[in-house]
Amino acid sequence: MNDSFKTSVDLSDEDIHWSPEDGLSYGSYLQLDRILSAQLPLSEEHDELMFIVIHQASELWLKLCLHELDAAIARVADGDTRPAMKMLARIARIQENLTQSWSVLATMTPSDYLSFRDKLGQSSGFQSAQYRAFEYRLGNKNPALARVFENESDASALVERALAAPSLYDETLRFAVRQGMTLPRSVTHREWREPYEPSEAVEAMWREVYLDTSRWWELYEFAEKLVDLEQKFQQWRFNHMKTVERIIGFRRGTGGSGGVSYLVKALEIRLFPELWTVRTQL
Ligand code: HEM
Ligand SMILES: N[C@@H](CC(=O)c1ccccc1NC=O)C(=O)O
Repeated sequence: MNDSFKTSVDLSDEDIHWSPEDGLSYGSYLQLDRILSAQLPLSEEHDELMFIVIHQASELWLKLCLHELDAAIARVADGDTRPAMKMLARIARIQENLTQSWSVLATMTPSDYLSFRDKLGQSSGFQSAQYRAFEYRLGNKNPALARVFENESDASALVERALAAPSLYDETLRFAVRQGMTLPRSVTHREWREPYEPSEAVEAMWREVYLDTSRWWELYEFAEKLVDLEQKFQQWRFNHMKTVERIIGFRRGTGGSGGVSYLVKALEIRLFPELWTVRTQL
């Protein structure tokens, strides 16, 4: 028997004492009274708490993703891609984390979920303002999806701002021009609220980057970060779709869409289209 193993850590009461005069505590700094009192199930069903917690945790992670993405876009606009790459790498790690959380949700069977689904009324992920703002800032501009926030002023402001601003990809293409690439004005000065239209000029620009990486190293590295981000995002979408199919089959969604058919369709969306098509052209 190795008697160097400890069964407890030596700490005196003095060491771990805390009283209000000492100022900030763990719980007050993290506002845990507010966060931990915000789970209010509408049913007596065991699994509803898990359903609420997963969504709340996802919204917290989304909040951080938006914070990182806004800052990353601002850095690219300033021509400073190195800090932006760190932020995008962090977003990609958070996305892995979000994708993993589908496996927790999948422990809920159809019977478990259907036992409280009626209580959810017409509420749905369609109404996630942070998710919509995140998608808009990533470049998936579909203005119609902003309409569900019309009656919520804070959500609407967040989503509208994201819709009206240039996306990560828009700023990347403007950065490429400042690096010496040539792109048409219809790309660098487009109407930001409109869906992005893939262009041959942009694909040719990426081709040049991938064929002469040492000359365009910064753009090359950045392009790969974008591809990483899009792949992670796609994995989140795919796992959402598959988990939804596993739990509700091909029922319609509470938000009014066809359900899985809508989520499958969304898998076709490309955020950085030419970065994918260029691969065939190399
Ligand atoms: C039992 C679990 C879930 C089911 C059955 C489900 C089902 C659906 C369905 C059917 C839609 C399409 C919209 C509709 O008609 O309602 C949708 C959209 C959405 N869900 Fe879920 N979902 C689940 C969990 C989650 C979780 C944990 C999140 C994480 C935040 C989430 C986020 C979203 C988002 C953001 C959308 C909008 C997607 C888009 O417009 O592309 N869902 N969900
Ligand atoms: N759209 C889901 C309901 C749902 O998942 C949901 C309901 C309320 C709050 C968040 C939800 N999650 C994501 O869509 C359904 O059709 O069952």
